Amino acid sequence: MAGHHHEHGHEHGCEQEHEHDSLQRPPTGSERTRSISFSKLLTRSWKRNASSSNSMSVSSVNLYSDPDNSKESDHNNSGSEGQSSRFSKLKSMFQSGNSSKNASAHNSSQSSLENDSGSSSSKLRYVKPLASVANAHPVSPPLSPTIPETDVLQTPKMVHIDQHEHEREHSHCGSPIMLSSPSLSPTVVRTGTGRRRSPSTPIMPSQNSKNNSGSSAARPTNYRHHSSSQGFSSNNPFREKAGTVRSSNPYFAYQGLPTHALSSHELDEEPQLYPNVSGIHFLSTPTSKANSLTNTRNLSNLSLNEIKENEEVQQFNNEDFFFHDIPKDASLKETSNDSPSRGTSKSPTITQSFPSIVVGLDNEYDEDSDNDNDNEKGERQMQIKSKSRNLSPIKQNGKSSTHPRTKVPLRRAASEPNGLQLVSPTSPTSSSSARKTSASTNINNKNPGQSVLPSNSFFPQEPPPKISDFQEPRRSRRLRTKSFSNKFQDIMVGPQSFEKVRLLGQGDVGKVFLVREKKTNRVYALKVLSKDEMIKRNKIKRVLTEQEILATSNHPFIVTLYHSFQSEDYLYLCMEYCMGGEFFRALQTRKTKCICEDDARFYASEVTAALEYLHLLGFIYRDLKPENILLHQSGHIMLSDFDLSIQAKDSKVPVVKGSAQSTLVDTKICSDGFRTNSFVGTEEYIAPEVIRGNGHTAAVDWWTLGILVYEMLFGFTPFKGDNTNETFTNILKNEVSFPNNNEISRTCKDLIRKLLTKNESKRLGCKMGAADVKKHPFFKKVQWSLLRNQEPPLIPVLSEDGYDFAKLSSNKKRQTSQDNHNHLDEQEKNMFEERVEYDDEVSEDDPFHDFNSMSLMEQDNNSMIYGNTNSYGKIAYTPNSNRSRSNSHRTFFKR
Ligand SMILES: Nc1ncnc2c1ncn2[C@@H]1O[C@H](COP(=O)(O)OP(=O)(O)OP(=O)(O)O)[C@@H](O)[C@H]1O
Repeated sequence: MAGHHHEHGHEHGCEQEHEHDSLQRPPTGSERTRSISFSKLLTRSWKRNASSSNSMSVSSVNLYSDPDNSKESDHNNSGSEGQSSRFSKLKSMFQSGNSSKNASAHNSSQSSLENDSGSSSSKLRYVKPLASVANAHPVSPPLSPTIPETDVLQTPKMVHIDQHEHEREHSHCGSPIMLSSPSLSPTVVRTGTGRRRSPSTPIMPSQNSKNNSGSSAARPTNYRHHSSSQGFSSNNPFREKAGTVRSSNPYFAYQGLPTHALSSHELDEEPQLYPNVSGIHFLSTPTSKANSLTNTRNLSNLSLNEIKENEEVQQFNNEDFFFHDIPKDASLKETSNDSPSRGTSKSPTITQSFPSIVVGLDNEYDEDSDNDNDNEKGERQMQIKSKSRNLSPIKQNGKSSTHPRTKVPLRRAASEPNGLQLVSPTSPTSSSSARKTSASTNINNKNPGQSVLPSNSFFPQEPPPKISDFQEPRRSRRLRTKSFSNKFQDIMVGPQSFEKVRLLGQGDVGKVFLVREKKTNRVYALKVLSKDEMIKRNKIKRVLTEQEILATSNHPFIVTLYHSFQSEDYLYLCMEYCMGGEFFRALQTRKTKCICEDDARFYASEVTAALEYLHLLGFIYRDLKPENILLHQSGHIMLSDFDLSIQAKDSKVPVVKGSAQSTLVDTKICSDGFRTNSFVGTEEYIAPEVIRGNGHTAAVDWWTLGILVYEMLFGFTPFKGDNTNETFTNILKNEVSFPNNNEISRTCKDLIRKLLTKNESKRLGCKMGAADVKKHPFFKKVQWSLLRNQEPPLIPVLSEDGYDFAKLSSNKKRQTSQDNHNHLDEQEKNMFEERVEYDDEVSEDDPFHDFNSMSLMEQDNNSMIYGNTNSYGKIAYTPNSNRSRSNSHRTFFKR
């Protein structure tokens, strides 16, 4: 989603102007044209009827008009549609989405797109090289230091559609950001060219394109042809081995680059190969916008409907690493065995549990799970299982029995160490009363203001009458088996609990809204994902992973998940609202699009801490970039968007090394031996081993950290080429070079170089993961345990220019809110009106069975209160005066 929005003012003198353009100027012809292009990026069920008469929302009409929207009728009938028919609908979609005969989903989507002549399809977002339009606007004037955002309450339509469209337009077609920093050396290629926003949906894994016409159908033949042309002998063991990998990702086998790097133009015609010095053959990528727009359609449809991962490729044979000639420094053979700590003993000091859940793994629940006692036994056992048997709806006594809404006074779960086994497995003789007792000793559940309940021996046999306050929160049977069950209880909210404030972002399968919880007035970011779209695009596993990571995580630099739930048509992730938005935007507010080394150290250290935590849990993030780093209102970072992440199978317990003073945790061991072969990431951030298709490990996250630090310091990424192929070639071959900028210290350059080591087995982080990185001299003065106490360099502030609620009359407020509601399109209405499907109602064969409906067990959360003073419409970033005045960062960092 990262590429659709919030691109600011690259063509205009300042962002403020830009915003006014977006808000007030009627759409021009070109905007409409662009909105048409944008509309093609959306698939049918995300479109809405062109019923609006609002002249300002012409783009919305273009954007959403779709007379054939069959989803509408689904929605209309949703009330009467029986559950079984719904299951069968989903099931059939699921099957059609996965089977080789998925023609119906595939074709319907494809044909709808093909009917739009000249359109770019939604796949455009995946395949279009960033640089293909990069030269459209060579110069960009300096930007204003404020980030404007529109106020939906004043012009709701415009905000939701036009601003968004405008941003997308910039994202895809806008000018590159030009750096005006005089300190940058003219000798550096692309100096002065800032990075445009990365594609909203990063490069995704894809399967072969059997259903497509043209060369893709002939790919296996071509593969053989080209591999021989690359000089591999027929008895080359690599080629034998390559067959295995080829079957999982034939694009790599075909010609060295995944098809995502190619336009359909190239696929539909004879590939034009050009050799490079490394012997890798890349197809030349057309760089004209016209080519990109007109020729990506088939591939786009194809890939979107055929995204299917072959993750969990645990061990690659050495031969598998050599699909292509590998740059001299690469010695990937060592990678899976080079950990000095591999196989070493467990740390006695780490009490955190490391969930071994692997999303999608078909571990079935114990057969006796229906039995109460066995449940609890199962509860213990299932700490390591991924999929529980769900209660059949028939076995339920009705929802009321499953979901009593007892409000439990709870301590903020987020402050608890995630893995402490606080939800104590109750004794085998447990009953419901025993569970209550166990709850009383569960420190997760106790009110900080109250003492722990005395043990049973001080009480009569029967619990006291008011004991309900201390009841263990209700959890569905399925939820109890999850690794994060100690944090969550049955869902306490539903779509109707929230009111949309404005749209924050949009991806190919969902939207993220700023919402207000009606009951508490708290604001959240609500990510709403369309089930149909996920099924069509095989993204089910991704959202399950995302939920898993968000729910499992409990870290100050990872966005907090408060609720997740599903309805008939949507999945919902209700997260902490990060008021500062994307770090990318904050960077853009700097005149030079970059920040000083001290500030970069601040963000890099927080990112490192977040990555360390993820790696400890066995997760590989895989999509680090400024767009996915959100800024909390405090100015600290929050990692978000985990849909490209993956969890290592059989993640291991970390090993602690060092003295008490300098404890180092070996995070590498947590996912040691795990390699995965998906082609995921974002073009300019992608690691060499991912391009090679040899499989990758958690080391990719350290590579992306190197790119991030570089971009923070210089305003552009180090390997960007004029097109995707060139970027990939640069990544594989070029050493990182630095602008002639004396302000960057040698240790900083050394850090970047070490993180950007192409050979992953020599890269910083290859031995002990995060511990290696933290030990680097660049971070020497960082006090890792006090990161949260650092003064952030930039603080997001709500703007004071007239968007305050206080300045709106209460009448107007009501009216605005009413207007806002009226303008909600049908789809959004549905999003906020559908009924929650509770865990126990979702049948086992439902593709979304594993998506839990649950609420975080905390009532005293830190989310902001809506409407106190501001509509949250406009955010600016101010340099943190505390930090600069008192030099607190200097005093903070160790001397
Ligand atoms: N917790 C949050 N607080 C504030 N803004 C958010 C939050 N979560 C998401 N957003 C905004 O919504 C945008 C889209 O979010 P996100 O990237 O998670 O969605 P997505 O559908 O997964 O996108 P993608 O297609 O890139 O995977 C973000 O770039 C950000 O601007």
